[in-house]
Amino acid sequence: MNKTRFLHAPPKSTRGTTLRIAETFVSRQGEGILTGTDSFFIRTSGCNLRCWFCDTPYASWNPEGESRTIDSLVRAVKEADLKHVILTGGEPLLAPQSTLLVESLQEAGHHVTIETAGTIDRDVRCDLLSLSPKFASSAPDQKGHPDWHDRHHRRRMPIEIMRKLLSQSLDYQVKYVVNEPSDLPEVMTLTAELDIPADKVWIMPQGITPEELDATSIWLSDWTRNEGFNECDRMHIRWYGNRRGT
Ligand SMILES: C[S@@+](CC[C@H](N)C(=O)[O-])C[C@H]1O[C@@H](n2cnc3c(N)ncnc32)[C@H](O)[C@@H]1O
Ligand SMILES: Nc1nc2[nH]cc(C(=O)O)c2c(=O)[nH]1
Ligand code: SF4
Ligand SMILES: [Mg+2]
Repeated sequence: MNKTRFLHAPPKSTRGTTLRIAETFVSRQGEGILTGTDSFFIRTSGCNLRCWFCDTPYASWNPEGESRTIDSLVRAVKEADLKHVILTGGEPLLAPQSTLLVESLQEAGHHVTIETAGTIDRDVRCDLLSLSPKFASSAPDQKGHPDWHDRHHRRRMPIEIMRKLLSQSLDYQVKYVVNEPSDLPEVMTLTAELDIPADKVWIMPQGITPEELDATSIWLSDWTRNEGFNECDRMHIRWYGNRRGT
């Protein structure tokens, strides 16, 4: 199917439209099919989930950041002279303005990847939807965070919204964060429910140090290969450590 980039009308005026941004930076994509690609990262602040392992708490648990106009973000990307933009968070689709940001970046000729947990319905057509659905084991501790524990479970798996986001995108990958063997049945069930072909599935270990990633890969790699899925490392952790702005 020959999909055009815009779902409805061409982009509206962006003047004065702002988003809360935790950080922007230039780095190499560390995860998934575009690993190694020089990219401009835009990280929105705020998330509707609270994964216990979140590696960017400054955009979820304790959201930081400043209001930035779409025009200033598009200008910053242009100045960096890079084709690839990664819109991430926090949850980038939480802000309704994210749709206009994606359209404006595409209008300026950029390839836009959206890193999302896929829980929020938006009419957005990105170049690569990088969907990272959250398993039951990702919920925060019930005793320590009873409200977020319940919200996380209620919000984490809206299958119809995920189907819609996937069908709208020009291309996609499904990137599962696996922390423990009990996550694996969920990988299989959800992949079947969403009807995702094996070559679009990336299995990524949970971890923010090379040691954690390696420890999980010991039992995860064989399983991943046997199922015909792609293995996904987190190269930015190996290149730079778990540091902001990388
Ligand atoms: C910080 S999230 C932001 C986008 C969106 N909220 C999401 O979770 O997909 C960016 C990516 O990092 C992954 N991630 C976050 N913390 C992680 C960890 N401790 N280990 C492995 N992956 C992690 C997420 O699953 C997602 O693929
Ligand atoms: N280098 C690098 N690659 C990434 N791929 C996805 C990231 C994200 O936080 O969404 C990320 C990130 O934070 N850094
Ligand atoms: S959904 Fe993404 S940003 Fe939100 S808490 Fe989980 S990993 Fe962090
Ligand atoms: Mg990251």
